[in-house]
Amino acid sequence: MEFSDDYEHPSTDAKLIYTPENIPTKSTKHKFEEFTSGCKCMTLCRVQHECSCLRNFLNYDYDFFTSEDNLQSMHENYTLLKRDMPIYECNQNCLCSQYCGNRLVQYGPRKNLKIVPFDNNSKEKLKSKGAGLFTTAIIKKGNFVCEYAGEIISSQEANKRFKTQEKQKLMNYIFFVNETFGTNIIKTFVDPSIFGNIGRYINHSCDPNCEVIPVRVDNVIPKLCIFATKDINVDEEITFDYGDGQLGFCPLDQTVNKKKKCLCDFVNCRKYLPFCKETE
Ligand SMILES: C[S@@+](CC[C@H](N)C(=O)[O-])C[C@H]1O[C@@H](n2cnc3c(N)ncnc32)[C@H](O)[C@@H]1O
Repeated sequence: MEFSDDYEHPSTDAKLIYTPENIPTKSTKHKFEEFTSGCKCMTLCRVQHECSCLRNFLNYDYDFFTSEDNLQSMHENYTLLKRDMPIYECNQNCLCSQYCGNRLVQYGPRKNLKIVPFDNNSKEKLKSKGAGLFTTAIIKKGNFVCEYAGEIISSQEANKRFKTQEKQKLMNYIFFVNETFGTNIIKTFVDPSIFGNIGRYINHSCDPNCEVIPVRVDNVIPKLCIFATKDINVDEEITFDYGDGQLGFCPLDQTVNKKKKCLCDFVNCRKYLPFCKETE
């Protein structure tokens, strides 16, 4: 089974270049280190203490196995159960089957996602949160939606790009995630402003239906993966909380003095979009 992503940017956004997965820039090329080892499981990786990939993240599990050779069915049946350790999927160096329960995000985004522009012809356009991502089919709690993919940039580059965006009053797409492993903190900056995938259209909500989870497949750079935290209905907007404190996932957004109003419409909306000042 191969990675597949049939999405593209709206034709009105001629400047954008679709990249289905993260890509390096000059300053981060050296960080794209591929894994050279894998597990030795002969068919399916079910037992944590026997599989070296599963062993890496003790307390976490995808919900295992579907016998059907069909990507949509995998998206329906593979569910993220818990996560409190880093997630490593099985990779091309593993001996296990391509249907092993520890493979999901490596096959690409789910089908039935659609980009919807907000208030396109409305006088309210200036107040709008821009385009959003919706689903045309039910998504069950725990299901994988898509990756938030773009250019992986350094913190210096992130700050530089953010300042330029701010000057030009552009929307912000640069996010960073802080992962803490013991005393180590790994910061990953992703910018899908120009090179990005369908994940770049997901708006913030103070009452989100998805969350972001870093998953590593064949590379030390994590994929920032969007998973449903509740059942999502047909024609519902897909959202996550831009300021997930636990993960340190945060947009490099407006400064304290230039807070951006949140338009999520939730009764207990926090009123402003989350932001992170410190990036070094
Ligand atoms: C990652 S982009 C999301 C997609 C974007 N709406 C678009 O049209 O491409 C993040 C930007 O969308 C806007 N945005 C997202 N959620 C919002 C919300 N709840 N309220 C207001 N603006 C929002 C902000 O301008 C933010 O900088």
